[in-house]
Amino acid sequence: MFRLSSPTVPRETVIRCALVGVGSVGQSLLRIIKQRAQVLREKHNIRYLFVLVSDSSGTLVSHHGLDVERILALKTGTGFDSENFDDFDTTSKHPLSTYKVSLSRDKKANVSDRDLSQIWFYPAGTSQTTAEIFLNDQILPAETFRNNFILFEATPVNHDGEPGLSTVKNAMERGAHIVLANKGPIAVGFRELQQKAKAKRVNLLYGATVCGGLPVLNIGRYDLSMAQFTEIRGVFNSTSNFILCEMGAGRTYEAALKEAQRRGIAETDPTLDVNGSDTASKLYILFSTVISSHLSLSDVEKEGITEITKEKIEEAKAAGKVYKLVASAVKRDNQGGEEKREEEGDKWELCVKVELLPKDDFLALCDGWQMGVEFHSDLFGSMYHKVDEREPTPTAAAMLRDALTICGNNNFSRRD
Ligand SMILES: NC(=O)C1=CN([C@@H]2O[C@H](COP(=O)(O)OP(=O)(O)OC[C@H]3O[C@@H](n4cnc5c(N)ncnc54)[C@H](OP(=O)(O)O)[C@@H]3O)[C@@H](O)[C@H]2O)C=CC1
Ligand SMILES: N[C@@H](CC=O)C(=O)O
Repeated sequence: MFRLSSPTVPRETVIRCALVGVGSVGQSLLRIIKQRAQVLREKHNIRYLFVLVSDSSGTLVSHHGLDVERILALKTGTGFDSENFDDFDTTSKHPLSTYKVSLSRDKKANVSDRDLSQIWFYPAGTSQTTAEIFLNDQILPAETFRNNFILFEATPVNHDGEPGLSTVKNAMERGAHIVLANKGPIAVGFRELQQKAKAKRVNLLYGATVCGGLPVLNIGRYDLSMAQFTEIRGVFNSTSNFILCEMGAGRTYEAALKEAQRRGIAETDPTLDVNGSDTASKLYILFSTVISSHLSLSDVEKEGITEITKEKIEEAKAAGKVYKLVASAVKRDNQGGEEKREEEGDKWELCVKVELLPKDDFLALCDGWQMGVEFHSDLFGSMYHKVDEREPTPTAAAMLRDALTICGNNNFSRRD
């Protein structure tokens, strides 16, 4: 007789994690993790438990896990059961420093003084930095990092890679795996971070740093791993691309930039979008990951879009052409050869410049919020990929994709 085998109930793997930076991307990541909790549990047997969350006001720590919903409510100003608060303004956005206050005043939350005493807040400026907290054994004892720990880093880009660079290095020191949206640390410290990850035997993934949700790095690194590249080209910055397209449609530079900021797509400092820096960082990260890690970010020549006027765009249009901010890595001598990719660095030219392209060119057709990449190689010929990214959700989803890759790589031990 046919018998049904007794169903095996998958045991949940709790993965402790930290989120540093709770802006457009960080909030989106929390939202996805919350919305997809059931899929994460049923399909992947995983539950992410945030024990540390940090914004510009400071760092919040609870070993029992922080309430993701409350963090989102605080950061988005959506409020949390406003009737249950006496005098908390639930319409405005609050820093993480107000987390404990909000919890203690929320009658519905029903938390005891003992629960509250298990939550610590370390204010920025007056206390330890997030990076220092990662090294502090009193705040984050060794068992926090046992059985795997993931740091999600989504703070703004700075020219020196900080504060992300120090946070990432210190977290690795404690054995944390790293998932970055912030390109600063990896663009500034590419080789150092790779070496440290190897020495500490942790995963360092940063797929979200290049074109958000478009898996450019995965395609280059995994899918095309056997290819010898001759050229890589791309439109890697949504904000500047949108501005150029909007100016072509008769709207102003200022209005287009404002729209990119409203959508949470522009950088915290949007100068980085329009002066070519963001594109240069993405090109450098892609090149270092896929071809050679022997160059530096300063080897990328760059210009921005600020010299492109409405008149120039009109003239180009009349000639059947389009201005695009193009990132390109071109091999100087296209002889091919069998050199190891690591030794190839000096044979390449990396640059970001405004190009005048025929209107039916692949990159010319990356319109509005689209970003695209072309890979040209010996084995695969020419390959074209593009994404239409109108909000930070795909970037956050790329962070989750990396986190799941890490969980798969490590075959995380299950525990309740
Ligand atoms: N937006 C996008 O579409 C994409 C963004 N990225 C990258 O992701 C990162 C985050 O971008 P985004 O979310 O848009 O930026 P936001 O400016 O929206 O958010 C930045 C967050 O970092 C916090 N922060 C600032 N300084 C510190 C600090 N010293 N310590 C801890 N937290 C700090 C801010 O705090 P507070 O909330 O208090 O201001 C805020 O929560 C950037 O590096 C960006 O380049 C990558 C791909 C796409
Ligand atoms: N500001 C960037 C998004 C993050 O990488 C862009 O406009 O493309």
